[in-house]
Amino acid sequence: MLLNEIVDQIPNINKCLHRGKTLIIRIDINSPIVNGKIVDDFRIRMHAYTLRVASEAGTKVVVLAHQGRPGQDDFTSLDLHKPYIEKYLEKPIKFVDDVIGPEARRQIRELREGEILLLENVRVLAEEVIEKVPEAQADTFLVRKLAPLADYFVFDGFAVAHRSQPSVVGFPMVLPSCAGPVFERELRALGAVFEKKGRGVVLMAGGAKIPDTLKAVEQLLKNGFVEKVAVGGLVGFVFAVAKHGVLNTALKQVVEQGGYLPYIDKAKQLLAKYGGQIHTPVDFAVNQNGRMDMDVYSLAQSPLDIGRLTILAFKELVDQSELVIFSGPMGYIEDERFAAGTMELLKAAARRKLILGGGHTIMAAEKAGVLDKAFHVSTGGRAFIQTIGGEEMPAVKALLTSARKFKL
Ligand SMILES: Nc1ncnc2c1ncn2[C@@H]1O[C@H](COP(=O)(O)OP(=O)(O)OP(=O)(O)O)[C@@H](O)[C@H]1O
Ligand SMILES: O=C(O)[C@H](O)COP(=O)(O)O
Repeated sequence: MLLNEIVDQIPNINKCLHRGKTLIIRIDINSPIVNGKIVDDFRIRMHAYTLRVASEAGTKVVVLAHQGRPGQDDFTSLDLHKPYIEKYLEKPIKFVDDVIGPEARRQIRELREGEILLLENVRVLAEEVIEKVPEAQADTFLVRKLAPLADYFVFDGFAVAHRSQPSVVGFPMVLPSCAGPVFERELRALGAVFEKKGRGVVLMAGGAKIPDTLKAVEQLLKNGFVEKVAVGGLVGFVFAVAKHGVLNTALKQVVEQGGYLPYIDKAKQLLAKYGGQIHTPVDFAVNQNGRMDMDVYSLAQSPLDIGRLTILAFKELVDQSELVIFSGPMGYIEDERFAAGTMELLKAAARRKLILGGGHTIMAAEKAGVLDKAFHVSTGGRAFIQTIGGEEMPAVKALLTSARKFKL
């Protein structure tokens, strides 16, 4: 079934907007945090619209979201996100440093029409990071404590749609549920990729999420959803080694220590099957007292960007295409000397119909001044890659089950 047809089967948010009713809305405002500060608020900006729509309809809005993962530096309180939400909403919201305890439940019960209550980072609950089937997630503390206080569940967090976690798939089992506008827009826009049946579609696949990207490349080629794939970033490095082999001991060490071997085997299989469609870098940039380009045969260290010849070749591919999917930077963009591949290709891609996704990719696109030229900017990272790879998202499945059960 095409994505558009799937979305049509899930109730739109309007079906959940009834004055005085209580809504639990799951959004994804997981943001990059450096030195305790949010450095990119793109996701918050996107979801503020959803909260505004719900509030203006006179519903009582309970917001569920996460930030980081337990144990990681960016695992913080959502207190940090509150002022950003307020900035984009242009009105104050409430925050409670509790998710399912008596204080959170009291504040939910006392909500008035139009009020928005942001609950604490849902991942403070140990059960939230355990993935299970929706029926099991409906039996978690989170769902058992909060669902009785709500009338509807709205799922809007496209970026977390690939997780079978309680806050994503548990509520749709027990509450009539709707798709939020961010989630709906994502599915419809990404559906446009599949409708072209591959004609004129090129995937620029870079970044560091190697296994996910290999899977997406395979799915897109297998299903004929893309005509060509150009690989850069660490993904491009893996493909280049798969194609040309390890030519010196220094590189052998990089490959072994980086844990790249299983990915190289997978990349070899893909090249054997779809070699003509996968374009790999012919040169790379490395750091040798500054940026230095070298051909793939001379490479003896981990590359930090694609080289000049590769940039030119990839640009040509982009120029010949109709639709470009850009997922993951072509190099180590945190260092300006190695951002050229990403910047130049993003600028070229913005002259075509461009779909892009991933936190780093979005930041790069913003820097290149092309973010507003894109046809669609996805809020998803892994969810974006998996969706364009044709994988069924747990959130989608749970919402479809809910739609059949509650017939909103
Ligand atoms: N050749 C390279 N060497 C080192 N790091 C690289 C290289 N190419 C890309 N990266 C790094 O990969 C990271 C981005 O990859 P990722 O796959 O996570 O992108 P994204 O999907 O846009 O972002 P996110 O996962 O944050 O949503 C960046 O930190 C970038 O510097
Ligand atoms: O940033 C993301 O991709 C989403 O917020 C999901 O985060 P996770 O990978 O920690 O589940």
